[in-house]
Order: sequence, then structure tokens, then C-alpha cells
Amino acid sequence: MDVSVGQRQLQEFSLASVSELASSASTSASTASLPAIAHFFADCGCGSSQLRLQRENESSYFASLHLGTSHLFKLGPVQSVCVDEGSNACNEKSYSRAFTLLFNKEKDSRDFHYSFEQWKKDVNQGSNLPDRIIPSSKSKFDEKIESSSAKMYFHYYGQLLHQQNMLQDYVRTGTYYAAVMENRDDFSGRVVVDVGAGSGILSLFAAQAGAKHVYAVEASEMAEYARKLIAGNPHLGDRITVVKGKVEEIELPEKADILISEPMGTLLVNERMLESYVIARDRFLAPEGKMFPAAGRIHMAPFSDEYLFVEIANKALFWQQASYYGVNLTPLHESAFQGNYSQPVVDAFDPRLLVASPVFHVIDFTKVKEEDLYEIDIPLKFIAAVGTRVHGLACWFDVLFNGSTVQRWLTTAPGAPTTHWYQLRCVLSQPLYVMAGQEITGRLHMIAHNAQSYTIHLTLSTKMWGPGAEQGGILQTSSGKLDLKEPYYRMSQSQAYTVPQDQHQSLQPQDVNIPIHDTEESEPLEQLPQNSGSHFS
Ligand SMILES: C[S@@+](CC[C@H](N)C(=O)[O-])C[C@H]1O[C@@H](n2cnc3c(N)ncnc32)[C@H](O)[C@@H]1O
Repeated sequence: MDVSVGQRQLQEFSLASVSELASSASTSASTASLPAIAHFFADCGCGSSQLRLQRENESSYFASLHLGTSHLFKLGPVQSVCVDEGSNACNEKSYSRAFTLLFNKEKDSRDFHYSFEQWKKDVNQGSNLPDRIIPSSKSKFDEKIESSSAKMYFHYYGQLLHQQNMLQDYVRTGTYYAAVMENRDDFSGRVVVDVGAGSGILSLFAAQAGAKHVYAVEASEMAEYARKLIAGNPHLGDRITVVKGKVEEIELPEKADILISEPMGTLLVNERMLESYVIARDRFLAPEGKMFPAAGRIHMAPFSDEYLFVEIANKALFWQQASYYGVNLTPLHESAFQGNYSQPVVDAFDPRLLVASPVFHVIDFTKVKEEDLYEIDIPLKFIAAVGTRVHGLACWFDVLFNGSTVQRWLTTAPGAPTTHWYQLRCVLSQPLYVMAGQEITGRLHMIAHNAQSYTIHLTLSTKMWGPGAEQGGILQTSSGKLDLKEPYYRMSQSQAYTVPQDQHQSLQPQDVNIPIHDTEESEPLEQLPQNSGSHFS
């Protein structure tokens, strides 16, 4: 329980019993093994923090331990010993003392240990507040992310509406549920950390699968809702501790056997939360521990879509007016035209629009270094399956739950059941002409920026084709610079995309047998999740 009293921060725990380890200075009241209440106090009058012990139904404290000089050791699931080395704090000399603490439940013991470590960390860093969101020294998160971006980001995730949008993506949530339940052995009796727990749903799944204990780490105000949801499911909640804070900043009392998280944004990497997942791995995962998911792949293929190309070009037509209330708007036409192409398009498209077999880039979450995600450079090489105009690069991702029992992929591929991520297309303002069998080369170069997203540099080129091609070089090149943070959500368009007749005749895309995903069956486009205007995740 947390209470705020005036300037002081006070946190209290009920203990089944507390007894002082015998010393000459101890009184009979403190050595007796009786129920007690432990209070964490910030600022006991001289600026230092204390752990104070009080017998139930008594108004005074029988012991005060200075957190700066105290250490807590676990003796068993519900038993710990707390040792204060003694100090000169508060201008008075105190001698070393030790207390055996017996908790009512294992969860109480974990919560107490967690709070103890938090308060101690605060003392060491010179702050008196536990669960601090802003540390005295900048965390890895704060070093690389602009504070205004982080503020908006956590404000967004702090709202139930947006968590509901993710929960109502049944492809997403159902795949997580299946992956956890099918792999109970990976969770049963294990310590789990849920990285970015949101509403706490994945923590509850892990507890359902028999986790020994789950630490649900959530930085936004959603942590309070997660506490509420978890408390409302007491048979599971008993094994879950919600930790409010960033994974880059919080401390946990023990290592995890398995991390569970849903850190994927549009194009897998948007939001830069994968970096937090990797940081959590390095900070909290025991050697040989598992990650759910363990890997992700970005899939890419060139596409042809005259409708989309024209639609984007036409958006700038407004700026071609020579007399808008008597004002010539045309000087801004070119800027508006280019600006529209700098927005990656997010929607669900028909996979028949792909003009070549996709390639993929793997990110192994268990091995990748956090810094490796700052810049992602993917060389591209395709063979066009049809003769057509190429309008850009289509991208989607999947992630792997590498369970000990069952391996399961969550895919966002076109043609597969639609998720709230849809797919993403980078449209080039200058299309390329290709012939069937012609090689398309290029590069997708993504550079992370401090607004939790990436600048995308895309280049596609067509190579010489046919007899004598080996002597030839690049025929045509088209490039674009896009901001992944500013997508164009194209959800109002018809989802059952009809390929125009003339395109059918020239491309015959239905003849192209393109394998779009490896393990899951392709199904026709399904209903879209609610609230399709989501701008994160
Ligand atoms: C995509 S949501 C997933 C929520 C939930 N796990 C689920 O599957 O429904 C990601 C969550 O992670 C939280 N988050 C993002 N970065 C974080 C960080 N560095 N530390 C703690 N939480 C973070 C966000 O606030 C958000 O609630």
C-alpha cells in the first residue's frame, strides 16, 4: 500500500512476524516474534530514508533502519533477514541490528524486496521517491529519445482506448495466447518479465500458463489500470507484481527465466521499442533464458499499384490552383507532391500487387545488440515476375515464438488475416518500368531518430535485361526519403482490392505464385480491427 503524507512518501507492508536477531541492545519487545507493519519513510527529518517497524495496534516504532546502510537477504520464499550495518545518520550513532521478517505470502515477500531495492536505489541516487519516472542521471532511454516524443508516446499508451485497440486485434492477442498456452513448459514454475505490460494481458496469460512469478513492467499510467485488472483476477494476480517505470530504469529483485513482450511497431521497428526489449534482455534475463517472441523478420517486395500512385499524386492537385481566393498556390505544388510521397502508406493490400517474390531481413532478438537497431541497412535484389510499372516497395513483418513445444509465427503478411499493423508501402514518386525476368536491385536504409522512429531511404533500380545483360549496368533508378513516424493511414479505401482490368491484362499477377509467408496458411482478407486510426504499435 502507498500513501502520501504531506512531504513524506510512505509505503507500508503487513508482516506475519518480525523478530530481532539476539543482541545485547535488543529489548524483549523487539526480539519477540509478533505480527508487525513495515513502513518505508522518505525524509525522516535529516534527509535520509528509513525502514521503520511497528507492532500491530501500537502507535510507536520499535525499530528504525537506515536504508543507506541496510541490506535485505532472502532466506526462503516467505522469510528474509534485514541487516542494518549501523550508521551516524541523523546525527546519532546507531549500531548494527538484524531482523528476521516472515511474510504472509510469497507475493508479499517479492513486493517487499522489490520496494526495498527501489527505495535503496533512490537513496543511493539521492532521491527520496520510489517508482521514480525521472532518474537523477539520464537513462539509456532518455539519452536517445526526445522528451516530448516520449511524453506523447506514454500518454497514448496510458489510455485504455488504445490498449483496447490492441486487445481487439484478435489475430495478435490470440496468437500470443496460443503461443503461451501451447508452450506451458516454458512458463510453468518460471520467473517471467513482461516488457511493456500495458493492460497486463500478457502477464495474465503467463500466470495462466503457471508462471511462478511475473513482473509486469509498464512505464505509462496504464500501470495503474494493469494493477486494477490484475487485482480483479486474484487467482492469477497473486503471482504478478506490476512495476511502474521504464525497463531501462527500474530494478527487479531477481533474474527472469523468460521475457514476454509485444514490442512491434509498424514495419516491426517503429516506436523503437525493440531496443527496450533488448535492454530488458541484457538487464533481466538469466543466461539461457527465453524470449517470447525470439526473432522478427521484415519482408519486402516491389509492388505495382496505379490507383495508389495516382491517389498520392492527386493529393497535391490542390496546390496547382493558380487563383485560390486570388492567390497562386503553384509555387508549393512540388513541395506538397514530394511531401505526400514521404509518407509510408499503411493499409491492407492485395498480395497480387506484388511483382516479385519477397526477400526478408532477420532480427534475432536473443542476439542483436541494441546499437545494431540504430541503423538497419538492407540490400535488395528481386526478379520481376511480370512486366509492369513498379511503384515502390511493400513491407510487412512476422515474429517467431520459439517455444520448446510448438513454434508459432505471428504474421502481418498481405493476404493473411489482417492485424492492426496492416502492411506498409513506400511509394516512389518516379515509378520504374520492368520486364518479366528483369532484375530489380536496391537498398532499404533505415536510420533511427530521436522521435522513436526511423527515416527511411529507399532506392530501387532496374538492371539491363535479356541477351548481353551481363555487360550492362543500371537502366533506371528511383529513390525516396520517407519518415516512418508520419504514415498515411489509408483505411477508408475498399479492402477487397480489385486489380484494374488493364493491369490484369498486362501483369497477369494471378499467375505469379509468390510465397508470402513460410509457416502459416494464407487466408483471404478478413475484417479489420476496430479503431483503425492507431498511430502506434
Ligand atoms: C504495444 S504495447 C503492448 C501492451 C501489452 N503488452 C499488450 O500486449 O497488450 C507496448 C507497451 O509497452 C510500454 N512501453 C514502451 N516502452 C517501454 C519502456 N521502455 N519501458 C516500459 N514500458 C514501455 C508502452 O507504454 C505500452 O503500454
